[in-house]
Amino acid sequence: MAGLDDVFGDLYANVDAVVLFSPSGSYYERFTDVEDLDVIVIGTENAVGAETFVELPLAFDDIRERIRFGLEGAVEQGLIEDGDELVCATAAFSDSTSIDTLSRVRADAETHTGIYDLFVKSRAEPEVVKAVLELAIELGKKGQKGKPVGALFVVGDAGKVMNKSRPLSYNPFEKSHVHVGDPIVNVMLKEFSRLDGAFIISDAGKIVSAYRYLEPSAEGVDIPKGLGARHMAGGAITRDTNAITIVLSESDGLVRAFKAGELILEVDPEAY
Ligand SMILES: Nc1ncnc2c1ncn2[C@@H]1O[C@H](COP(=O)(O)OP(=O)(O)OP(=O)(O)O)[C@@H](O)[C@H]1O
Ligand SMILES: [Mn+2]
Repeated sequence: MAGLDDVFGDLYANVDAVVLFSPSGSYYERFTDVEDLDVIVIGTENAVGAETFVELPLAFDDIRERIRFGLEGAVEQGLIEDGDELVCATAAFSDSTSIDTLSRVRADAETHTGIYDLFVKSRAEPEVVKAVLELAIELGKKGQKGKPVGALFVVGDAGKVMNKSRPLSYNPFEKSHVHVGDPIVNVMLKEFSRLDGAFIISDAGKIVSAYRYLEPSAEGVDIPKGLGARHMAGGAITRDTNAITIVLSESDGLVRAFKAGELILEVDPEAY
């Protein structure tokens, strides 16, 4: 079957690096013996203890997104550069670590989505951003008692955010010291999400307040058509402060993230 190598061999001929998405240990081992080959592992965790690793904030069901966001992280970390030819190996038809698909991709530093910055270069700790994103996705999937709900989470730079907002009602988190990620908090947040306003969360993940009405200046902030005040306020507060926001839309069910006044990420909770 020399013929097939002639054809498919082009996929991996002369690549600058091989990029393995969430490989199993034994799969990864096979590459460590190949001479003169740069191997980069990308995944939600470094399960194989790879030397060169890029962390993904989410598993990304859509493989183009998985590859795009993963490579953006690799560019940001200086592991690859614009124009590098890469072969990306990932699992497209199995949700486990069994790799079944190769894609040849050229690294493109131009199409910078900012998702990597969202996690790694935000004021808030990456784990906090990740926990809030996961919470919003879960809330989007389940809704509140089966009905779709919306929610707005402002993460990081909490002091400044508090100065640019006002309470809509008493703050149930006033005297508490609870953090996102605590199981009890997730239950509380879900319960409170049917209430108006935004949640304010500190850099370290402390829930500072619920029921906040944000009052940023919204001049020049663009949000997708069809969305209203929640998204406008959610976008605008990230331009007035160093916070990021994660917004679950009650109307279209999508979870969006904003940073520096820009929409950075848009995911469908049903895909996770
Ligand atoms: N400035 C604000 N600060 C905090 N919360 C807000 C603000 N403006 C609106 N909200 C919240 O968003 C809710 C929905 O408002 P609206 O329908 O205008 O937003 P939207 O962007 O269309 O979001 P959705 O897609 O969820 O409907 C309001 O009921 C309120 O709880
Ligand atoms: Mn609306």
